[in-house]
Amino acid sequence: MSEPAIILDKLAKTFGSNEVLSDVSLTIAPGQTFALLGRNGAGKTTTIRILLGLIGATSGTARIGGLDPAQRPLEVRGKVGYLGEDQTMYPWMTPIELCRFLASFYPTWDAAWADQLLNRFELPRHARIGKLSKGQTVKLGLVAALAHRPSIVILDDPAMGLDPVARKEFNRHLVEHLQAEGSTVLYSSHLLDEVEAVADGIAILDRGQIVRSAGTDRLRDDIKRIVLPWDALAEISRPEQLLDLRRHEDRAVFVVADASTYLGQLDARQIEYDVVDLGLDEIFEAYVIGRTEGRPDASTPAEPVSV
Ligand SMILES: Nc1ncnc2c1ncn2[C@@H]1O[C@H](COP(=O)(O)OP(=O)(O)OP(=O)(O)O)[C@@H](O)[C@H]1O
Repeated sequence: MSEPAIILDKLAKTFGSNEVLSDVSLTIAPGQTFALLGRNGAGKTTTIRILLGLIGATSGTARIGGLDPAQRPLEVRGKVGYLGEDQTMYPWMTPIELCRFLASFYPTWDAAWADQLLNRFELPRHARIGKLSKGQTVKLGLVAALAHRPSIVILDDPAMGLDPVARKEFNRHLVEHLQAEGSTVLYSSHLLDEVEAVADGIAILDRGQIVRSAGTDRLRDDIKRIVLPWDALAEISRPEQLLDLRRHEDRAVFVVADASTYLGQLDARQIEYDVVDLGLDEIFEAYVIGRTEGRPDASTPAEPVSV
């Protein structure tokens, strides 16, 4: 079996007294499109910077494309296509000049593919980069990240700064193209509906810790919203993997991460319920802002009655 494209093993990172990442472990198989999700400040960019060898981890290890980025950062950057949050490029150059310049650094630079990408993004080839709009600069960053045909591509919020049409173009065509080529794609994004359309796997990072990582289909199967009569709570045990619990009038509305087990328990006790499939945005919210402290709107104590 081939080595995973990316491995993070018990990664921790502290800036001063601020523990930004703790015990982050993750494995991404070659050819996977993997999304790293998290709120602002969750640690996504820090994780990516460690993977690229731009900063070192405080403890734990990372491997990307078979390399340790802490030991061989330059080789990693030659092998990996990277688009960061902030595009700083040479403002006096034109896109064509930038491509020629980058081609001299990358033995694998594919000029025809660079040309196709410039066309696809409708980038003005001979305008000064400093005069490009924010969206055009992001698109040019993508050209620079992809034209050397890296086997691993890391995109930090790539769709930020793109208009809705360009975002769809990015997701549908570009990610699908990378998938078809067998590239491994790791990207962080806030645009969950767009992530959902293309990601095979997802890790949710919350305050520096991975609270869940799984295949997208697996997440959808495992995590469900369940609605049942509030009074039925007294008859059943609390779900082991309860992510959110709210009361809506006389109904209890749960989000659980072990739906099949829990539904089995409800069936066994002949409790009537409704099950609702969740979108990735709702799953993400349940993990990072879910309330599980018992019965938020009830005057009764929080502890459910065990059976
Ligand atoms: N060089 C640094 N020195 C000190 N603190 C840092 C440094 N880089 C990041 N941090 C802190 O680490 C935390 C995580 O930042 P990071 O940029 O990794 O988050 P993020 O998930 O990428 O957020 P966003 O979605 O806003 O880009 C933040 O609290 C940030 O202030």
